[in-house]
Amino acid sequence: MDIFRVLTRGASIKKNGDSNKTQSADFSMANEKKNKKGGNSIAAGREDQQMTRELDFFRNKKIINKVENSARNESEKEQKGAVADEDGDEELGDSDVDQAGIPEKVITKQDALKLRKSYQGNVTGQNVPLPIGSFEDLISRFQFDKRLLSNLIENNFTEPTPIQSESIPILLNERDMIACAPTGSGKTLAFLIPLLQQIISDKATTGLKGLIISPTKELANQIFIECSKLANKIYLDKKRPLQVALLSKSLSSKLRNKVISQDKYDIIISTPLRLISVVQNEDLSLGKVKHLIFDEADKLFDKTFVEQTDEILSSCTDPQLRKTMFSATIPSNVEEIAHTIMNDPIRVIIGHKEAANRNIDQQLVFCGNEEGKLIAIRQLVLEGEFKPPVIIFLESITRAKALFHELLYDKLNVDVIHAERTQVQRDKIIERFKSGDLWCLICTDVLARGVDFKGVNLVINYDVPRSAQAYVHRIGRTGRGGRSGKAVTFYSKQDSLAIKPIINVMKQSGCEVSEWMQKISSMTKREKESLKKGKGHSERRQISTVPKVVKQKKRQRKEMIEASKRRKLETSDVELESGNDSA
Ligand SMILES: Nc1ncnc2c1ncn2[C@@H]1O[C@H](COP(=O)(O)OP(=O)(O)OP(=O)(O)O)[C@@H](O)[C@H]1O
Repeated sequence: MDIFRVLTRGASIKKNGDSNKTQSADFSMANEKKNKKGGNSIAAGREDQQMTRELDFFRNKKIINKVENSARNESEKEQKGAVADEDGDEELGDSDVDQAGIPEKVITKQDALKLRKSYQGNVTGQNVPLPIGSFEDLISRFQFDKRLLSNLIENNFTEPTPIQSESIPILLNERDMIACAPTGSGKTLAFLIPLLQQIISDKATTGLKGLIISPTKELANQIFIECSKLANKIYLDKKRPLQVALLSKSLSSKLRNKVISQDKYDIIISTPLRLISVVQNEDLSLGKVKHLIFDEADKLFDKTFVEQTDEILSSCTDPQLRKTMFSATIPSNVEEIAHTIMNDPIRVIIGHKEAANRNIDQQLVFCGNEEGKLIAIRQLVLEGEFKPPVIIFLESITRAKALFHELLYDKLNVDVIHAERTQVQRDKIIERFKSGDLWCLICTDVLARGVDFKGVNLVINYDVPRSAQAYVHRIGRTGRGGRSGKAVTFYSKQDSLAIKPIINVMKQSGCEVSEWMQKISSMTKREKESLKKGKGHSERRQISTVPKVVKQKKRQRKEMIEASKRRKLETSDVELESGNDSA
């Protein structure tokens, strides 16, 4: 049955995702450093965002009012003088609370506690700064740059998400930090906002001060795009714009040929290997780097990257270097390493450590065997559950290619990304997927981390991921920025061991797991040991739905052709011999 042909016939999907907004708390702050200038106002939005801003009128209006009020409060406060409480926290005035009793302004430690409780934030360390309640609060506490705040609002970032509320004041206080927050919860801005502000504050120093390391090129590129949006039109002095760069192949060769000075950029975003090669060639020095950020830190500190990460660390020689780690999953061994390289770090956990995003509806589907998985995809289509955009993850390049050909045969609007595809191909496919031209993206784990496709409705784990962490990141490609999403994991008999950690993640994120599924995954001691040794996945059968009869006929035909060739050879040999006899 050609169900995909029906699916691909002239329909269209919403290109910009739904209009759900990020559910971030609305809260305020305590006073720290005062902006003596005051009187901030937000410039009008760009024309190209007119529509979005009109639709979002009340939200922006609210924040513009807040900024103006904040400036007014500042000057009033300066006249009255701020009062310090017993712990040295400065009192701004009375705490405001919303209807749920959550403080809208964080003035005291009690306010901070209530607020953290509302988003299950666990923050530990010495002298932890109070969280911020809103972006405009940054003006009064940190002399925040007006242009940067304006860029935030122009890009529709009007309220901080919980991880941003916590991380921005910590990083602006020049502290080392380990941060773990769910996928799609705004970790990128949580490190970009303070980094940009710090570069602006340190405008007297030229050269590379901020370095962001990401495990994949796709993610590095995405961070670069976000950072460039926020750095737009920010000047460090009259002639010098704040310069951000992605360390690409072409930039590396420009640095090598001295076409570009290595002091040109304030912030560079790179993958580890590319960075090490320019550093080893002495085309770029990391000696002035003051802020080093590891995004997807657990990946950068696992065995694939740890040597490179170590080399980067030792190349950053500034004694005032601040180090930051972000991820949705930070296992204990990575935390241990973090403590050895960091100076008195603050640890921020939002929600359960290593839990999946709660906006994702997670399901397990038992498929029996490999053929069953293809049938299960078709079943999802039939039931109307295969709602594009969809991402399908597989464990190897060979299997990703095989599934791609199977689904192409079904005329599904599909493409595939894996490490063997060129960067140009990968970039084009991602662009098509983001624009809605491509409905279904098949990939290996190369796209499992960090990549932000806003409207993904469904993630299918065609192959069970090899760890709970891999699972959390893969399914985290949906349910981002406060939207809801669905994740389906196919498993067969041979996956019954590997499914156990997935069931644990599901239970921890509040998903229902039926008892019989839990039984299927219960393991003997021996099985557990085998899983620990990485033997949980045995060799999988090939992906193919070509019926056995067809395969048999093909084999018979091949055998017949070979037999006929053999016969011909034998006849010519006989002829040759008889010819020789007669000669
Ligand atoms: N304050 C905010 N207000 C509105 N949207 C936001 C805000 N901060 C971030 N977002 C949006 O939320 C989405 C997810 O953010 P981001 O990519 O930073 O997630 P993440 O936590 O890094 O996820 P992952 O762990 O998968 O890397 C993005 O589309 C981003 O633009």
